[in-house]
Amino acid sequence: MKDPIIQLKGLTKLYGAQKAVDHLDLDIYKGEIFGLLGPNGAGKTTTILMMLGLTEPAGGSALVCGYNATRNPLEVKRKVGYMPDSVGFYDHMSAAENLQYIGRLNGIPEAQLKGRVAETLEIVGLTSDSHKPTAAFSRGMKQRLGLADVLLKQPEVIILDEPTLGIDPAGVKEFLTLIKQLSRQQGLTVLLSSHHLHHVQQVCDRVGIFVEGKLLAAGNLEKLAAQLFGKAGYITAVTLEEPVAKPEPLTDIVKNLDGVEQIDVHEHEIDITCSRDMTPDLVRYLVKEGCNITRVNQKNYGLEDIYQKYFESAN
Ligand SMILES: Nc1ncnc2c1ncn2[C@@H]1O[C@H](COP(=O)(O)OP(=O)(O)OP(=O)(O)O)[C@@H](O)[C@H]1O
Repeated sequence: MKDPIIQLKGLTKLYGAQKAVDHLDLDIYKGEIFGLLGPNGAGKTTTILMMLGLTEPAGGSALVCGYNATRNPLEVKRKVGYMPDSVGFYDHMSAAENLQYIGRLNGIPEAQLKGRVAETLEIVGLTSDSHKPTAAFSRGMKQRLGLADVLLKQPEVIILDEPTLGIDPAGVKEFLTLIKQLSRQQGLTVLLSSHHLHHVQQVCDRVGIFVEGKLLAAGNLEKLAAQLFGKAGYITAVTLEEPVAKPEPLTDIVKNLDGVEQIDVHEHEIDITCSRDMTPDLVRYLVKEGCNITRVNQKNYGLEDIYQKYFESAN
């Protein structure tokens, strides 16, 4: 098993009597895109602030890139780029000037600065806008400039707090594609917080669902679906030319196949719920049994079903 690049153990934060974060245990591995998903007030920002050493936990620890974030916040800051939910720039300065200014604050040597700024602007797709004052930037462009700001110091981990807030759908897609490219091409570890499940779903390798300071579950979508729906996570819907008689030997035999959990017949359609993806096996089997298949549809549980289910059980 790989060593985690971020390791949270029993991490807890109190605001008065309120537990904003409640005994959080979480490992995040190098190169993965991890989504912290949860409604407003779930404790995502507070968790991020503790990982950065910007607020002190009441208990537990946050180990980030080998450093304890509470005891060594400066070392953590060197390794981790953080983009808060609203990024501010000097409006009258151009994108390139803003980045140069930030680069100097981060101690990037003057000889490397201009090259590094140009390179970073290229990565986030702002080269042709680099000389425009940021006052003229759309929210989507500002967000990409925010990402450039974070990437400038060549971090090992980037933490993005609600990065897609207020961006139009095309901008969101562009931004998330960029994140995925960065992670895959440069091995960058990305932690992204959001209450937009569709955004998280598009880009994250694993997701942690937060509610009221607690991590209710973490894993890839398949694992979450399996945890939530018991063993049954996949439905293959097969439509036949002829209506299916019920009960009949065909449905009984399919029901007994290894991995099939349930079978529902509605005239021409058979919905087969399985513990794994059995679509090719089922199609092969039904054809062999002489069925004339007109359509096959795979219905996997999406994050939306999972999210709904967690909130239903949390409330
Ligand atoms: N400085 C603070 N003082 C008191 N309570 C706070 C403070 N910061 C956060 N809280 C409370 O802690 C809880 C968790 O807040 P947090 O901002 O971490 O949630 P979040 O999941 O990031 O939500 P959002 O998306 O709204 O930022 C909330 O109930 C919030 O009101």
